[in-house]
Amino acid sequence: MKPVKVGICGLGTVGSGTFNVLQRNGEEIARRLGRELVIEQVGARRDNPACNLSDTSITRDIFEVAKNPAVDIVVELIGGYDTAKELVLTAIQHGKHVVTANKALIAEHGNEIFAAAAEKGVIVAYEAAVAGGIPVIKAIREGLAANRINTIAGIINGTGNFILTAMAKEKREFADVLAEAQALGYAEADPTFDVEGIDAAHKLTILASIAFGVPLQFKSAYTEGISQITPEDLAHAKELGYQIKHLGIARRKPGGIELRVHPTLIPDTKLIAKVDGVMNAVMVDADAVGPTMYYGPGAGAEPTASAVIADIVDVARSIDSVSSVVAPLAFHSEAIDDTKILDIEEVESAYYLRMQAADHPGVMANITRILSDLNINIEAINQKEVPEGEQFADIFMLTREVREKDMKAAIEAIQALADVSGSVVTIRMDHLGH
Ligand SMILES: NC(=O)C1=CN([C@@H]2O[C@H](COP(=O)(O)OP(=O)(O)OC[C@H]3O[C@@H](n4cnc5c(N)ncnc54)[C@H](O)[C@@H]3O)[C@@H](O)[C@H]2O)C=CC1
Ligand SMILES: N[C@@H](CC=O)C(=O)O
Ligand code: NA
Repeated sequence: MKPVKVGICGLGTVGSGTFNVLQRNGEEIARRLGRELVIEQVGARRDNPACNLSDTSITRDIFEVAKNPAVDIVVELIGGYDTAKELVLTAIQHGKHVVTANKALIAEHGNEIFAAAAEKGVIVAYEAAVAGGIPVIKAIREGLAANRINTIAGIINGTGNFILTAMAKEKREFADVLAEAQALGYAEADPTFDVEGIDAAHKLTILASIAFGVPLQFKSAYTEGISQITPEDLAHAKELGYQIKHLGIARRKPGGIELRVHPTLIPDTKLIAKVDGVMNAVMVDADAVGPTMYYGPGAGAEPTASAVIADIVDVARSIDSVSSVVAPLAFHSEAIDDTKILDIEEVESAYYLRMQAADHPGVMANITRILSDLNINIEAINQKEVPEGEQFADIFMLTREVREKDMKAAIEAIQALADVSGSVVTIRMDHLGH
């Protein structure tokens, strides 16, 4: 069989990883595929010293790759929205299959891109876009095809988990750990995407679509980052038997689908609470199989290249019979429905609260009265000893499940008390029950 020809666009962290792994493992990959994979052309702004490009055709114009008649599969690894979208649509218009690691692109423009690909009869594959090297798209889309999926909960940003782990275990400063994650090639071009949960929301949007058969709806995802989490919260959560993880949660509820990314207290005893550093994990609860979990590196050059190349191999395998390929969003395009995404105000969760209150009688009673007036049950309460000379005491609470709306009202009322100083820190809890 004739070789399958690949054009790589972008030679940064993931592009160079993909180039190097394809070169290093070319023979092994060909043994699996039954035909050779050839890097026909690379489109890059500049050469990358991490890659031996001596035998490779290089262009500075990525659109040349997208239009190159010799290229079968265009691999988009430039990142971002506009140029990447134009590149992918150009490749599709030229009858090329596409592999991308770009979750921002798929979450925001995937509906349009998949429709264009279907029209042209080409494949757009994106395994590397979610949870890096973990083959989680394949697992959910194909491995769980028998199931009705109820919940997905995942640590789906490597940079964020790397930061929280180093803050909790090594007591390091946020900014210092973020700089290390950037140097290791984990972070997005704009690291606020990692830290503020936007990257995780892109990935969760994709996971929800393939799990529930709904269109990609990034704008409906609720997003909260980790920049407000302090080492003190991490330590206190631990004392109470919890870890704070930046979770993406997509869950079927009677009124619709919850789609939310936020820091979350989860019980120490859960497997996912032990997922540290750049590792990601996606927990899926489905009706036939029950709970399953997928674990592995969520970022980095070669782990991500592993997923990019798995897609290249999949596409190469199907290149002559595209009609039997799995639907891009797992469900047949005509069967995708419009189940509502719930507004965060309608979501119910338990809470961790931290506040500073004046250390004199009656203050605690006022706080607990506000909570009980709104029907919010307190699960645990703890006041730290007030250091000599200080006026304010740190109070920590865990509540039972409460509607977001009611918790907001309670927090406003507590913050309005003269005896409470500053804002109340609120972190949602999830027992990830099955
Ligand atoms: N770094 C990681 O661990 C992971 C990254 N991704 C995704 O992979 C994609 C690439 O990310 P990285 O490799 O980390 O980024 P990067 O910034 O290291 O690499 C992007 C490369 O594309 C090049 N580029 C951008 N626009 C170009 C243009 N118009 N023409 C030619 N070259 C152009 C840049 O010069 C750069 O070398 C992004 O979509 C990212 O979200 C996905 C999973 C993990
Ligand atoms: N910046 C992302 C890269 C992988 O998707 C992350 O840190 O997870
Ligand atoms: Na993946």
